[in-house]
Amino acid sequence: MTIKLGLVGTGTVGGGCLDILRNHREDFKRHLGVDMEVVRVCSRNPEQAEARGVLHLFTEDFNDIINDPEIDIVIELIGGTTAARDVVLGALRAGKNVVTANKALMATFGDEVMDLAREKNLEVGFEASVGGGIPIIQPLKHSLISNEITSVMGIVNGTTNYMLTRMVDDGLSYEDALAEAQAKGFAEADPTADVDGFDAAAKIAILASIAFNSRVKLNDVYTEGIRNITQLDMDTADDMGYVIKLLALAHRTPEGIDVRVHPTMLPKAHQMAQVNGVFNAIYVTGDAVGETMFFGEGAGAGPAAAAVMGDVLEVARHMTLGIPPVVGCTCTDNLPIVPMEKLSTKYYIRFSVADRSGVLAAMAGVFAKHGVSVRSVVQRGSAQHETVNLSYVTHTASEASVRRVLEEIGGLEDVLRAEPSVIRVED
Ligand SMILES: NC(=O)C1=CN([C@@H]2O[C@H](COP(=O)(O)OP(=O)(O)OC[C@H]3O[C@@H](n4cnc5c(N)ncnc54)[C@H](O)[C@@H]3O)[C@@H](O)[C@H]2O)C=CC1
Ligand SMILES: N[C@@H](CC=O)C(=O)O
Ligand code: NA
Repeated sequence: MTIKLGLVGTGTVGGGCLDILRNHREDFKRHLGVDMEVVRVCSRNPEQAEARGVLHLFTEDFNDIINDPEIDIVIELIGGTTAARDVVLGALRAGKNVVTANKALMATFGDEVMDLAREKNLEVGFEASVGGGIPIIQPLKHSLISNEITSVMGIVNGTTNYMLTRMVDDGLSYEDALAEAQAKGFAEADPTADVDGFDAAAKIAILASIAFNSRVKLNDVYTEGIRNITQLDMDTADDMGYVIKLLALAHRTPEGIDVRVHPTMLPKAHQMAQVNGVFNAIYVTGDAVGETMFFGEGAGAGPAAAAVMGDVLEVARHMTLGIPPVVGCTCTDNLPIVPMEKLSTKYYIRFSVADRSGVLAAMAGVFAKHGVSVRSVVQRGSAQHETVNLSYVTHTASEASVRRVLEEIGGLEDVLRAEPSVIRVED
């Protein structure tokens, strides 16, 4: 029995999948007893299909794949939530199993996709949607299933981690670092999804849904990206013994799910602080297992395609053996999302202020008034420009109090010279 595949998307990840199948088809037959063949490919780029040697299988209309009765598994690798949703839902309606790498789709329409799959008794694999080549969705749905998961925390965007690493280690500008990440195939078609944190938000929404058995959607995730991180903040962080990482966090709390993505200062000795370049890492804590960490390349053709083809093989193996879907949607509960204002953590706040007497005292008064206790203050600046940068690190404080501090200092007459920079701190 040969399992017939329809590939929608022949870009970075689609190309990686074709390479894997070309290199290992015979191995799969030998090791797993599974034979697979791509019988149709679709994209907007015939030149891309030609370069990958599959022009003879090419169509520009994904309906040719959905409606092809010969195709068993549809692989969706186009991204976005419009055409991709039509491809995935259309394939399921046509009775085909689906494998996708699309986090935006799964974090927005995951419930619709999984409900339809259940109704049709079909499988949807989406391992590549989080952490690229790192196995994380399958472990959460299988190996860690006996645990109550209490938190999931990670660096889950390869593009921004690559950028931050190149900016800190090699002094690259933000623009040059982004251009490199794009050239390496790490970034989304629209890289604002990476730099503004939405890619990481989609990923933590998917992980939180599985970990806590409760649907978390992209819109539920408080999201800040790395666009406002300045070289000055990186240098100050370095002086203070920290590095800045874009962290995705999800905690089970008595009040519900605390889920967020934002730049975070981590002590240099923290394990996550050592995760550099395109590497991702995901910490999962369970009540029985304790702490586990998953590490690997989070983006790029090879890692992403390895995860996609792992799912394809698993589905193909089930089909070959006549095994029906075992694990579908696991969102049985309906936990509330904890609003960001309820968060309590430590904060780095940098104010660019007028360099004159009385300013420091006035600011100290505002911190004290709102009960935000300061752990350290570092001053950097040049008298020449009559501006000084005051970088505070607080003790644990509530998000609501810190916002009141920011508002009140913003209202002090002729003090602020620029928007303050706020970065949460994890120790
Ligand atoms: N690049 C990476 O490192 C990773 C990407 N992903 C996900 O994999 C998916 C694909 O990403 P890439 O391969 O990087 O994108 P890409 O931009 O390199 O390729 C996209 C492909 O989809 C085709 N396409 C776009 N719209 C189409 C439409 N309406 N009909 C037919 N074809 C269409 C394009 O012609 C192109 O062949 C996305 O969901 C992305 O988030 C997941 C993990 C890692
Ligand atoms: N753009 C994403 C690709 C993988 O999911 C990233 O940079 O992590
Ligand atoms: Na993965």
